[in-house]
Amino acid sequence: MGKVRNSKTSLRKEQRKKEAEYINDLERRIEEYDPKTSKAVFFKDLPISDATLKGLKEASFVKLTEIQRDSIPVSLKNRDVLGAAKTGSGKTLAFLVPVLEKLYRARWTEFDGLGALIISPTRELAMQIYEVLTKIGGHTSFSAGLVIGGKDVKFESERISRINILIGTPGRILQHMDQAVGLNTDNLQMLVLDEADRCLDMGFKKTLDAIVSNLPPSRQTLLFSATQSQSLDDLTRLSLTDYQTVGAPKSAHADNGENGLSTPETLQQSYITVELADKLDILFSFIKTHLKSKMIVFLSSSKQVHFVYETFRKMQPGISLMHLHGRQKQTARTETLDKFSRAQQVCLIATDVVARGIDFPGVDWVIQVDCPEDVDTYIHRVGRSARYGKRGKSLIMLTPREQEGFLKRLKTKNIEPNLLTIKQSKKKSIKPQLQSLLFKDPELKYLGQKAFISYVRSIYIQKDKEVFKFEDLPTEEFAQSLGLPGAPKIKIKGMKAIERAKTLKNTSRQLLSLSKTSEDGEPINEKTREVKTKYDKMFGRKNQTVLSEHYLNITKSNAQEDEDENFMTVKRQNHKLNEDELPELTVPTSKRSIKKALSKKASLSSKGNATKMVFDDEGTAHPVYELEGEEEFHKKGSAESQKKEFLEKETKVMAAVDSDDKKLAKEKRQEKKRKRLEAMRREMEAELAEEYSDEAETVAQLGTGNLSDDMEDDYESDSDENGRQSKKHKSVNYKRHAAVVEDHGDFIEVEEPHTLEDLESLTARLIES
Ligand SMILES: Nc1ncnc2c1ncn2[C@@H]1O[C@H](COP(=O)(O)OP(=O)(O)OP(=O)(O)O)[C@@H](O)[C@H]1O
Repeated sequence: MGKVRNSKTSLRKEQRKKEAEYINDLERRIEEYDPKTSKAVFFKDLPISDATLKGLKEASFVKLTEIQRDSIPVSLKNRDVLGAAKTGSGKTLAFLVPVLEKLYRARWTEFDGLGALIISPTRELAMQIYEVLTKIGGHTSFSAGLVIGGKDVKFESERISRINILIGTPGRILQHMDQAVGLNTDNLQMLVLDEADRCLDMGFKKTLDAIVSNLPPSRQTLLFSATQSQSLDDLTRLSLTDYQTVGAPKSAHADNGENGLSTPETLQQSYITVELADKLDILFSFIKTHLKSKMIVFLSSSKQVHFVYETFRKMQPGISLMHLHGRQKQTARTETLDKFSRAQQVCLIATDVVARGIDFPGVDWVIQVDCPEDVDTYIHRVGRSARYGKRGKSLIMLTPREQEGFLKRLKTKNIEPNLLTIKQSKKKSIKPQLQSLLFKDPELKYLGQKAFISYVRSIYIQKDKEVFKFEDLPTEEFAQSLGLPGAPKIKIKGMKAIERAKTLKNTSRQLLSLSKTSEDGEPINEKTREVKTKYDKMFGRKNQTVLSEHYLNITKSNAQEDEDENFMTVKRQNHKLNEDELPELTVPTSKRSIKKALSKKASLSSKGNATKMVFDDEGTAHPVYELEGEEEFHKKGSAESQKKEFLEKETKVMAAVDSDDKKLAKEKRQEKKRKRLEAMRREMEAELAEEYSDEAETVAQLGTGNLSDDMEDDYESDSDENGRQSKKHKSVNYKRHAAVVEDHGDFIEVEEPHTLEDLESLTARLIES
């Protein structure tokens, strides 16, 4: 027995000695490697471990891309790196390979804690990095974890101490650091910022500084992005001292464009000039004429995305539509990402949440309906197409006001898109359809109002005033193009102060009217201020609802609106509202209101002038009552008999309307109930899914960690030469095409995870076991 143990121990010692020699040899090769003279073409030409090479090969990564060839050797030499390369050029592997290698050479184990921290600005990107890591890290022993928010912090905290490579979004990482449980960064070897310029910009500044202040200064730092616009001060914040710039000019201030570095050559870029109010017409026509394409449509806010998605869906352009924005539940976002990645003919309507880093395969078109805030955002958006040498096309819609300024900005980065013109025959207005949709569905109208407001606000807050000219916005036309009866009033924070400022002398009246708010924060229309009736107050109280807006629109009375040919506004001469007039605006349904509507007082107050309007099928407003001549009136009989006849007729009509309304209300109630149940069901499913994905996204073991080819070997309870505690643990072998998950005691064989669901089930198994 003792002999057996002795021979096992000496075998292990022998193994460790071999490992040490192997690592020494790697270190020597790295030192000798000269990136300038060496002509590495394949990953195997680089001084990297067999374990990583094997993982790369299994994931079909054999040949190096330019940024990988240039940056990996520098990172392997423990230098800090600032890497810039075009979108889709393989930056993810350019930092993941050095991460694995660094920990590998340090003989990092599960029990050494956090060795590498990878920060990504979005959850989607973090998930994608995690996925690539699990693909190539299958032959190492490291555990990888994902912390991206939207999950239970406590659950993550319990597992975080086991993680060697942590990938996450800035906010969530800091949250874990603040909690001071589990996440120990004392030993951290490497910090990576993907989409570095975004991580470093103002939005993340405080969070990032707080994270960095918790990290040991001795760590190595890698920064990657397709755009590098941050200042040297920003880099100093990260304690980047002796860093090497790869694939970009030495100075972070320098312009990438000068080096021809901005967008892939395989990307065909174009633009069209289009009025704001025609954008949706053009978009819809474009989609209808590109039904066999895979495209991403970028809009500037989640509300616009929501509105365009919901209305276009109803108009059925003939292609599968999807939408993605940051206000969706994480489970829905993940599901959409997954579905869109797999689909071939599909249109994804999205915000900039997917503008950076996301690697969707085979995107034919990137359409930018709203002008991006800057050229960098443009570069990242169009970079969702033409990835890894593939062909792709992009189209940006520029309004006549934005065109000159934005083309000038693009030119500073050597981007000169071609001007496209739309054939007259292909132009088709969808405005009437949108108007009719919104007229029928108050929820859509509500979405439209929100979309309008968020677009206008987005223009207002843009920094680049040469491109975005708020004062010139054709708000009325834009509102109508969304199918709205008129431009909703907008409250813009801080406008009161601006108003007071002298600089606002020249601000347009339109802007001022947008900015006026009452003490309780509600918008004020100067002309209607003194006629606030109890109905106004009632509807005002429900200001969040569609109803109040609808009410406002049918009672709108300022001169500008009178000029509108809006299909829902009532044209009025008299701008003041009398309380007694109000019943005329609705169809009475109760007996009391019928009586009131037909009362002498009511008829007197109308003064013979018809103010109630009805709408024909085209949505054109007509007066209900038309004045007729006295003679004609008397021909029809006495006033008394006509009144009686009229009353009888109207009562019948009202009764019919009443019954229809009741039926409709009942149907609506039932539908609401059905929706509520459906929502509850979906929420329960989402909760379950989230619990499940919490596990999946918290920790996964990447591989066996064995240096040799024997992938099924596990550690046993022991101490190694460095005195590190090591104990028996489960590990995973990725075996392609293994149809069934099999448990072999100490290791689990699984099919290589291809999708997020695969990953989830794999991790669930790990945690269970
Ligand atoms: N060496 C390689 N061999 C084959 N395919 C590769 C290689 N490197 C990267 N790819 C593929 O190229 C695509 C783009 O890679 P990646 O997402 O890393 O690009 P990126 O430079 O990070 O882009 P972005 O700037 O948009 O974030 C991915 O589909 C990836 O799988």
